[in-house]
Amino acid sequence: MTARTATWLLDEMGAAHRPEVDRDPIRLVLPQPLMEQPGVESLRAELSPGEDPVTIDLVAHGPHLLIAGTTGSGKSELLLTLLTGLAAAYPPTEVSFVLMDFKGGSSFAVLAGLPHTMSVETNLAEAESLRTFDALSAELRRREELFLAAGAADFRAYRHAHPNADLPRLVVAIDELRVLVDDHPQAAALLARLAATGRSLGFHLVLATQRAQGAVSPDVRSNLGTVICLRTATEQESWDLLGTADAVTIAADSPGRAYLRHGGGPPRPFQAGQFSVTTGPPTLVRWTDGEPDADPAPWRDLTVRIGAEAVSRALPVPAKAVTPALPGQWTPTPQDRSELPEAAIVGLADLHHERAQRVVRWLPGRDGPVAWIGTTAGGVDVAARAVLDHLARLDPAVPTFVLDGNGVSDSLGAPDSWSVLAADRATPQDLADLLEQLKGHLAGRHLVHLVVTSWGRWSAQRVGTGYETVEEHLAILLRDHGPEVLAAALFGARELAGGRILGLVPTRFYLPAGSTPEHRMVWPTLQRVKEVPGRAVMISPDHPAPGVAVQLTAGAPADVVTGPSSAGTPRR
Ligand SMILES: Nc1ncnc2c1ncn2[C@@H]1O[C@H](COP(=O)(O)OP(=O)(O)OP(=O)(O)O)[C@@H](O)[C@H]1O
Repeated sequence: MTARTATWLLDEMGAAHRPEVDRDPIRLVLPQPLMEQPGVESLRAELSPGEDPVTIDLVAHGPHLLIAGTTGSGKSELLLTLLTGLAAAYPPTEVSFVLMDFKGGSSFAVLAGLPHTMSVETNLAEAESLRTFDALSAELRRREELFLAAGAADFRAYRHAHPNADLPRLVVAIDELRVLVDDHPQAAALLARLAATGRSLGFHLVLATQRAQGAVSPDVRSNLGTVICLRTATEQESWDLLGTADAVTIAADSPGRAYLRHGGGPPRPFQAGQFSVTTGPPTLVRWTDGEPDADPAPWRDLTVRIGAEAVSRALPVPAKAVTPALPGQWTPTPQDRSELPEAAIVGLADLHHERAQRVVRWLPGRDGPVAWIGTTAGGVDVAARAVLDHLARLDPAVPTFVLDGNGVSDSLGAPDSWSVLAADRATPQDLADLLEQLKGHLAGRHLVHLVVTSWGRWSAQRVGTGYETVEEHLAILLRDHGPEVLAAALFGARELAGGRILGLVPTRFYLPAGSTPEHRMVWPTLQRVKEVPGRAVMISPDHPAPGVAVQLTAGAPADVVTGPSSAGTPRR
């Protein structure tokens, strides 16, 4: 909400009260030089300028901070002021941010450009937020193991012994803790762990909430070093946080007016300053009623300035503890394609436990059979088309057999050497002939490609005059022939997910978008991913259930050679 909207709303409610205002802003130049402070012993940011400035040090007064206040009291601004102040004072190797916005807005997006920002998640959907928490858990374990192996008691000891280590203090900022706690009860345990181990592992939680009661668990509360209480809606909330009723008496038209309390000490009143960019250097100005002359929230200008300084000084940026979420659409780069041209590029895997995203490839002749399970809406046909497209660009001498259940290969211009059967025209005898041919090649120990699309249209079909079905025939072929001779790619929905053949297909991609709960009944228990076309969960011998999220390749341009393996090139 802008100050103008807030004032309008108050006017409408008849509650507006316009105090006398001092229109002279008090300006403070950002820490100069920028980003030169060491962060091992302190993590300090100024919140209010003046002769007796109000600062917060997340090390001395932390390790964690709670910012509470009713709607419009200035929490989000204060969060941005604090984080920008930290970024201006410390280089990214000393402090990094993981920013999560559960408010349904995008307040943190303006900090995305800071070199300190490892991850900024706004409007978090369930899958993404849990993914971020998974990555934080992994980082927590990694730090525990690192310190144990180095014989260091805690973050301080480790950083003193390794002053140049790629290990910043990590500030995890959460805007609207209550939504997180209400919507993701699973996250509570990790929050409690982060809160308890933060001091020793170099994690700092900065939590903002409209109402602390019920949102801040006793575990978290007992580890909070400092509370900043803006205007509260009730006297009880103020008593709860400050031990006094002061915060409920703050005027509704004084956003940024707050009380700071360290531990059990007395609350100290202050007015949070706001950064402002005028023609001069970035400055911090005290809030005055009404719209300031300069841009009231020049976050982008400030982040650009800090970012540009980091680039010009070539400041190192630490490895990301939380890698960015997978894109909603992904196409490989020419470099991805050139790395192993015989392999089809299946997609980009999110290995956030390893702090990496990797290209997933499938190399016919090396990799075992693969299944893609999902509906057209989920992207299964696009995946089939990409594999067929790839095979069409490989050596045409490799015998290729396609049981095309839904015409995916029609527009492909399949090489003449391919044997393609369409489900609506194929007779049992056609099937018998094709399988006979295929078996002949396998008997000669030649590599053969086999692609089946719309598995459900084939699986129960009879072959020749016998009673055996396509599924039974193919299951025997897969059982008796290794990947060096039989490269099989199967695409289907429910029948494939529940088919017996799946026991012979160790690598599978499950595409949840567009699939019904009924479809998923036979799926293994998989991690939840965002349900967008092309988003899949891969399970394989290296990545058993709940699997790994993958964004499948979005179609293959006709002019490049593409190719698939479940191991790949680290990207980040
Ligand atoms: N320190 C400050 N000085 C002046 N104005 C401020 C200050 N902090 C916030 N404001 C103004 O008050 C309004 C509300 O601020 P903010 O969005 O940070 O509130 P909030 O507590 O996060 O509200 P909500 O919980 O409803 O999102 C904004 O328009 C902002 O410009």
